[in-house]
Amino acid sequence: MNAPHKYLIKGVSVLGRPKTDLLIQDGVVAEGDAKGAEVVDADGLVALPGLVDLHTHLREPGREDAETVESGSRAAALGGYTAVCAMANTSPVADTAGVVEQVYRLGREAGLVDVQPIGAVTVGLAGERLAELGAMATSAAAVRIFSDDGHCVSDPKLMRRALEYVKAFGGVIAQHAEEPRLTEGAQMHEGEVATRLGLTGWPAVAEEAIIARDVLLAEHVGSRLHVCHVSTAGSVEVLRHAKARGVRVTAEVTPHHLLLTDERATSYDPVFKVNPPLRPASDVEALRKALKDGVIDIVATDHAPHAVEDKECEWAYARPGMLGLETALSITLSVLGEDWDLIAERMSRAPARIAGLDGHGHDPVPGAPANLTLVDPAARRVVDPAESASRSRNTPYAGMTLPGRVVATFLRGTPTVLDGKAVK
Ligand SMILES: NC(=O)N[C@@H](CC(=O)O)C(=O)O
Repeated sequence: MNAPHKYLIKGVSVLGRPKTDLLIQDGVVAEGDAKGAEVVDADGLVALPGLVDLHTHLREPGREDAETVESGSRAAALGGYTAVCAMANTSPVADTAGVVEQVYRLGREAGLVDVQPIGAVTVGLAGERLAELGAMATSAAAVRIFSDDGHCVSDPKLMRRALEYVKAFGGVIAQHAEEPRLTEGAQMHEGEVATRLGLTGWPAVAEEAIIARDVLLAEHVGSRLHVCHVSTAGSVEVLRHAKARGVRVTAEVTPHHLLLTDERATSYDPVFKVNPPLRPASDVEALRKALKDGVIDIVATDHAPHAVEDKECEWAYARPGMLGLETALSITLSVLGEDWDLIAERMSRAPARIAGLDGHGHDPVPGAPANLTLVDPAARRVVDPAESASRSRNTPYAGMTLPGRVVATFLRGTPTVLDGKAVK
């Protein structure tokens, strides 16, 4: 790239503080002589630390028709992200050093965000025997998070062994909490709407029972547990209790579980089919409260692109999952309001800490790595699926007007997004 290595971001508000100028040079936020710097007019814009997504499905290798590392990275940069953790449910599964190194290398080649691969917990996500966790940890990808996401590690003995194994190198097991026996044939949240529609229900207790078991296992082993896409008020209470006991557990919530309810299923539009399913308003309320008070540590997108044939079909045959990277910040902004420090904590600092991504999650102040995003909080935009950088179109927000727009994103001092457009 021929871009200059020096930028002056003029008149920006860092996390809502009074306006200032930020000099970006040689990959860091610098102080000193701005001569020769390219000026970015940031009047009215807010600077945040580059966002970090702990839960992204990039689909490569295997389903490059739905997403590639490059297309997903572009969607991430446009959403204000500078790092994403790529889930292991690819084809082949990311359960060996070879596959995680491939994903890591593809991320570096795309060069739009840092792609940190997540390794599978069990071979082929089959839940039968542990994958080569050590080989993935010592590979060039230096994997620290392991997850069978899409599947639950439902065997308690395997879960215990996995927690014990990763403890040795400070790793973390990210659990997709779903007791499979309780969700056989499930199509949506088990409740009044499912009864009305005649669809098989996915009960809240299927999630809550696994979280309760896992926090006890994590406490017993003294290891780190992360809970993916928490979706019920009952799960929040289990987590609150575990945290009060000092269990080393962290948790995420997705933007869609913070905004949408199971009423959406009445449209029978499979764009609203997701795992775990959309829940009633009382759960949404509890999740919002937990995100504010810290029982839920982070917002993670669970960006789950799917090809047209896997989504535009009958509800029962559709794959679960929704796009998330390009809309997550707007939705979090609509839920938390302009509390920039809290948004930075839940979408950048805390996920960077959990993932051990040392170069990310730093506020854009002199001396920090220049991983940052500039947001226009006053902008409104109507979501148009055709405009997405993703290869897939399954956004549940089509036609909705959302607050906030990412104007620019910098990765180690190089812009990946300028004027709201991807630079490459
Ligand atoms: N969240 C989803 O609805 N889908 C995920 C996997 C999963 O968690 O089922 C996917 O990979 O598509």
